[in-house]
Amino acid sequence: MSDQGTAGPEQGETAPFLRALAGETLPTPPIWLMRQAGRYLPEYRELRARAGSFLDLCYTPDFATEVTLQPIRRFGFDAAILFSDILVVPHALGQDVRFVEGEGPRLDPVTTLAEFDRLKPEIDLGFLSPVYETVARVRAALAPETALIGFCGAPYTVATYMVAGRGGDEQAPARLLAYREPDTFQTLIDRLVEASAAHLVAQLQAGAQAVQIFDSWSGDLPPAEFERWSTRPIAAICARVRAKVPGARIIAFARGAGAKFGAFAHAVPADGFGLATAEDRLAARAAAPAGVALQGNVDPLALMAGGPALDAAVDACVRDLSGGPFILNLGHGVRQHTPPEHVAQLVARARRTA
Ligand SMILES: Cc1c2[nH]c(c1CCC(=O)O)Cc1[nH]c(c(CCC(=O)O)c1C)Cc1[nH]c(c(CCC(=O)O)c1C)Cc1[nH]c(c(C)c1CCC(=O)O)C2
Repeated sequence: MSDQGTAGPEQGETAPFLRALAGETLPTPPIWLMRQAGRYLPEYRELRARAGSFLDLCYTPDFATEVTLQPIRRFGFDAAILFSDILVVPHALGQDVRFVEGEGPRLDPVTTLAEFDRLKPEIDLGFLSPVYETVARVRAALAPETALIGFCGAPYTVATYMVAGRGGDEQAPARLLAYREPDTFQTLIDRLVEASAAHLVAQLQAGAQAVQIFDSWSGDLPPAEFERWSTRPIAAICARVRAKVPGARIIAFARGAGAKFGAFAHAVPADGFGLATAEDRLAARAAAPAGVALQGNVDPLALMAGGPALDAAVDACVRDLSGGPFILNLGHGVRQHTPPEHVAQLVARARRTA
């Protein structure tokens, strides 16, 4: 890409996505979308039908590599995201995890210290070796200007699934446990900090060039609980990852942080922060530390709608955020019934030269 940023590239990074994460303000935003691979793509549905279960897809490098690359071929995004799931971490801690067709994830709930102690004390990275193999294969298949993102769920969000055994219900089982037995919940969170950091380090060592930490459910927590169960554990993961991989690029996405975003962005030493759909972009920029990249936040439903509403949503996002380091994304994942042509429209609109 011949675009000149306002600050010189750091560490010789040439991929626009990595330049934005390094703090450059680029004239055209790099683009990737949460859930850019998946059921809205016919080529995914075709492969998924052959692969068997969703987890078989995640743990078979041939399949997972192909699915990761599908949206890159179709849309030419600036970054690929590893095809996997946040729930492979509890799986690799020995918890039973399955995905029920049309319903979502199901786990055997763990709610007591005795049950936690029946899990493995540390994450079994050997169990996840097909995931790291996928990372290496995807990196080898990508052009240098296309970055590869690894990820994990934040401890709080993963804990909500581990404790409830499923999603939904405002994460009430985990929140009740955190109020009734904070020491027990802290033990679980601390284990997830170690396991998640080890999983991110393994992805970075296998070829991922940045990682995103997804905290999908912490936005509902009151400020003090948000600080304890979201901000502090995510900051601890950043420190552990950087101790092993100096200079590791990290994006933190606390979905729905709202008024808590400023404190979060100052306490978490990430390079970039994801903004959810409802966030006020200008307020977020004002609240964030200078020089961090902001990533977001086109409404996934504007993407589903397409047409002039989508163009307007893209234009507003670019207008609000392109004065600083910025990565164009959605405010949450691509919805299942999104027409693929609308994704092509988003990319063309964001890249058009004025
Ligand atoms: C909470 C959460 C999960 N998984 C994830 C989160 C955090 C982000 C968010 O809030 O959406 C993250 C995730 N899940 C998946 C990815 C792959 C990379 C990507 O394209 O973004 C990523 C980054 C694939 C997936 N993860 C899942 C699918 C659908 C699987 C299928 O049936 O083919 C995909 C493509 C399944 C999944 N996985 C999870 C749920 C609740 C579900 C069921 C809901 C659904 O089916 O959409 C847990």
